[in-house]
Amino acid sequence: MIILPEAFKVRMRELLGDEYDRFEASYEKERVQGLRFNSLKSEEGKEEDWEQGSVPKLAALVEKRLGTELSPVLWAKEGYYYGAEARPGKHPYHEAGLYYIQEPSAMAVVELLDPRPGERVLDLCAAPGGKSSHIASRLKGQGFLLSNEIHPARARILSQNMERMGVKNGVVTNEEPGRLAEYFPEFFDRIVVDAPCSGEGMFRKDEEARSQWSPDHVKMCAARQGQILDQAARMIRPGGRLVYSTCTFAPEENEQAILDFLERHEEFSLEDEKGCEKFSHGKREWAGFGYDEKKPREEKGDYYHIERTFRLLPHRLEGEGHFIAVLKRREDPGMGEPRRKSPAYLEHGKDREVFACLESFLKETLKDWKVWFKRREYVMFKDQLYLLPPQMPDFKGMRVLRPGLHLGTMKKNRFEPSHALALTLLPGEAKNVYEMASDGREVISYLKGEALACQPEQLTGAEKGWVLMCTDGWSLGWCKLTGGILKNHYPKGLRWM
Ligand SMILES: C[S@@+](CC[C@H](N)C(=O)[O-])C[C@H]1O[C@@H](n2cnc3c(N)ncnc32)[C@H](O)[C@@H]1O
Repeated sequence: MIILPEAFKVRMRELLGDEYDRFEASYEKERVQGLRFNSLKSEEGKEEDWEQGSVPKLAALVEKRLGTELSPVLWAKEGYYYGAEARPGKHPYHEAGLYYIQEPSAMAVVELLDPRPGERVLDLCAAPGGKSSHIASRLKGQGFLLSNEIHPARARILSQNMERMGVKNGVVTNEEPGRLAEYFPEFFDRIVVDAPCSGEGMFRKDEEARSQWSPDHVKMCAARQGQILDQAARMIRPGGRLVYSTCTFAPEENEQAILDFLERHEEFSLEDEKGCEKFSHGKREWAGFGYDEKKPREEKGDYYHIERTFRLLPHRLEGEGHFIAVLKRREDPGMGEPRRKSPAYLEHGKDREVFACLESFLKETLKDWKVWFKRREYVMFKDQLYLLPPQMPDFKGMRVLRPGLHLGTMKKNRFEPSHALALTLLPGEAKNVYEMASDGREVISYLKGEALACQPEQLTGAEKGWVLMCTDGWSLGWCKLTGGILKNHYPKGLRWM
């Protein structure tokens, strides 16, 4: 049984009135589980109608493989509920980045952000990467995604998840929002602030959120959210969209945080979005209604249309508690696009050895190798080679974990491809491919890091060199083939025990 903090219950009863009993009763139900398919793992993902075409087909396949029933999440095109008996995190499809396990309510955030291919998007509080991977899937490899996380260890997990999901045009940083704003003034078309919060919406599944909770913690979170939002406001371009979300019920962190922000930033207003019919609306009378203070600011709430914010309530839909506000910065000339310095790209004339190794690797491994080779945004960090999204400005001094797609390591006179590169490739893009059934033993051996005896009927391409290892048509990593043996290059840190 879940024991909710007493002060929380009293406040929720005050807020919800007649609905409170239904709200409390919802905690007696099992939590729902969700996963979201990744369009980057499909040829058709590059087309607009991916959501209508492939997702149900994929869902039917994954249902069979996981032995569970999947049912669609109403408010997220790629989202599905799965049964409590299933273990999607322990399936080879998970390692192939075919889906991301995500709480269903959390999927609403990027749905409302609505990023489009080619745009510049920032996920300011991004770890472990639920919203970022959703954004990447919508950008379809075009445009620029910056995923930032302030805590170093969490930033590393974020980076790993972005690799697993096969993101080509993503950058991962480990910065304070204020420092990031120095580099990216008025830069982004869309920003998501999925703010650190008191986590009341996660009480069902998160014991730590319940034990750490207190009215003072709510106050501290609200102050920090205001500071983060102010930095986000510096980075959005005029006319851009800023989505703020929390997984808490406290009005101080929700309606009130937005009302305070709108009072500080006249250039923003709340968008009049329809949302899903299962969503509730924020309440203007809750702006000002806190644990310590009860000074409802209804008039102001009215003025700023606080009712345009959304609340996802666990007794009204199949998901946990969430709050989402969709803000727009007014169109105005702003500062105009400043001239930005480019990063120090490698040069064909100067960095001959690197390009020679890269060329020989690309020719041997990828069908469309010239498209890769033609790109100019190559950067080296020590012996590591990266391909940057063209929109990435000079990042000298910034704490960057991943300045773009990690291509691999320069060894003496040769190039060794990275795991990240394998996960961005579809089998049709590689010259040498080895297919393994997702329900067979071989794929498990591969994920454990073992060498494999090459079965010729499963191999397409040359009998020597780098081979893209796939399961049911999705890439998992690399092997190097010589003398009929596939030498395993699945990263040590990711290997199955
Ligand atoms: C709700 S979580 C983000 C979840 C993530 N968006 C996802 O969908 O996977 C909030 C994140 O904000 C980070 N954070 C904490 N303090 C912060 C600060 N002062 N500025 C920016 N981010 C902060 C936390 O470390 C945490 O990873």
